[in-house]
Amino acid sequence: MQSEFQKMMKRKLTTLNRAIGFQKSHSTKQRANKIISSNTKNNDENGGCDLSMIIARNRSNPLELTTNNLIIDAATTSSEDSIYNSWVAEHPSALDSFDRMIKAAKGKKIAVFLDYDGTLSPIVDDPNQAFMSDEMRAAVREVAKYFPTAIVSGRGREKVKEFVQLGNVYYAGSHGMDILAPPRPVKACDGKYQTVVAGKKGSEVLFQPAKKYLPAIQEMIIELEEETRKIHGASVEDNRFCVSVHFRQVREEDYNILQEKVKSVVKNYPEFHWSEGKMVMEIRPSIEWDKGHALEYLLDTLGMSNSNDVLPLYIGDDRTDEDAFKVIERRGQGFPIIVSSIPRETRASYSLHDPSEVLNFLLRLAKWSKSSSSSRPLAQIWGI
Ligand SMILES: O=P(O)(O)OC[C@H]1O[C@H](O[C@H]2O[C@H](CO)[C@@H](O)[C@H](O)[C@H]2O)[C@H](O)[C@@H](O)[C@@H]1O
Repeated sequence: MQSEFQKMMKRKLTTLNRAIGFQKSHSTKQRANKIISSNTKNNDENGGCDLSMIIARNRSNPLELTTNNLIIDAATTSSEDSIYNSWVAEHPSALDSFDRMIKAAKGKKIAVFLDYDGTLSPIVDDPNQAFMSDEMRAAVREVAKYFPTAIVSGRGREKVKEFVQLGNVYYAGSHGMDILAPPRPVKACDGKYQTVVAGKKGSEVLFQPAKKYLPAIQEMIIELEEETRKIHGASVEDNRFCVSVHFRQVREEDYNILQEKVKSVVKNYPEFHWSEGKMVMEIRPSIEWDKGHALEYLLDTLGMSNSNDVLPLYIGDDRTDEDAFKVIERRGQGFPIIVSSIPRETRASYSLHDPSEVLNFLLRLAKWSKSSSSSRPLAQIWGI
């Protein structure tokens, strides 16, 4: 159910977009994105978006934003600012709310879940260059000293680990379909989706509910590569249990052809579906497993499934992160935090503007846990 506020926001955005001749469509999303790219170089964390988003992105230069043939004046921009501010009032900044959040966490256990692209690393044109900064890495390392921490990404698990380069966090790749975690304390492995593997710190468990789709995925990747080869700028990313077809660098006029080509391949694989993320088509097996299930699985594995004294904190920027926000909402406790510099429909309760705010938030969390007499490093508690 949409709140009156959300309806009002939608109306405002539609009116604004109409006023400046922008309709929501894949191609306008692309055009908008191109404009953002040229304005912000490789720092577009909003990906697919409409013009209202561009205005939000350009709050630093509100006086005049010139796009192809459009000039948006200060009045429009400040109206957009006020829409963003109203949205933030509904989804308060996690930085501003930090003290309140910490107060609510008193006597409870926090588990930290972090999305990768657009959360720990800024969105860039080339997916292979989406590095996280050393400062961010140090902050995540510090947080993970005090709270069980997992990186939950649409990327392949190995790939995201290569980017994060941390040994004291758990990794859930392929939108949660590839999880490497410690063995479950009580429950035995069910033998179906779980495999015990030898890790550096002893045995670990791999949870892979989509294993049977691997041959089909490999076959599909070959077909997608073949089909999209001639579309300049398109690229296919093998994320192990899912596939991404990127179009951030595809010309606007080629987008529809690309989409048709992808659809024509996917339709031969009825057990798969595709959805759109930030300038990317994400194809995955249609199983009942997403980032929300991964969050529940990890909490359970860590012996933290009791919702009365455990507060999951999840930070993410993409549509697929909404599944995890939904789980936290259902549990009734925890901190779902969306990273967005534009008003967005979300189940998250809190917001952060961009990865640099994520960094500040993590630094604060680490500092607080260090100084708090009640929190001891996990290594001491678990004897690791
Ligand atoms: O769950 P995530 O960790 O957020 O992964 C979602 C997708 O992220 C990556 O693509 C996005 O980031 C790229 C690098 O900044 C950017 O070029 C692309 O346009 C974005 O969609 C990743 O490459 C995808 O495979 C993930 O599905």
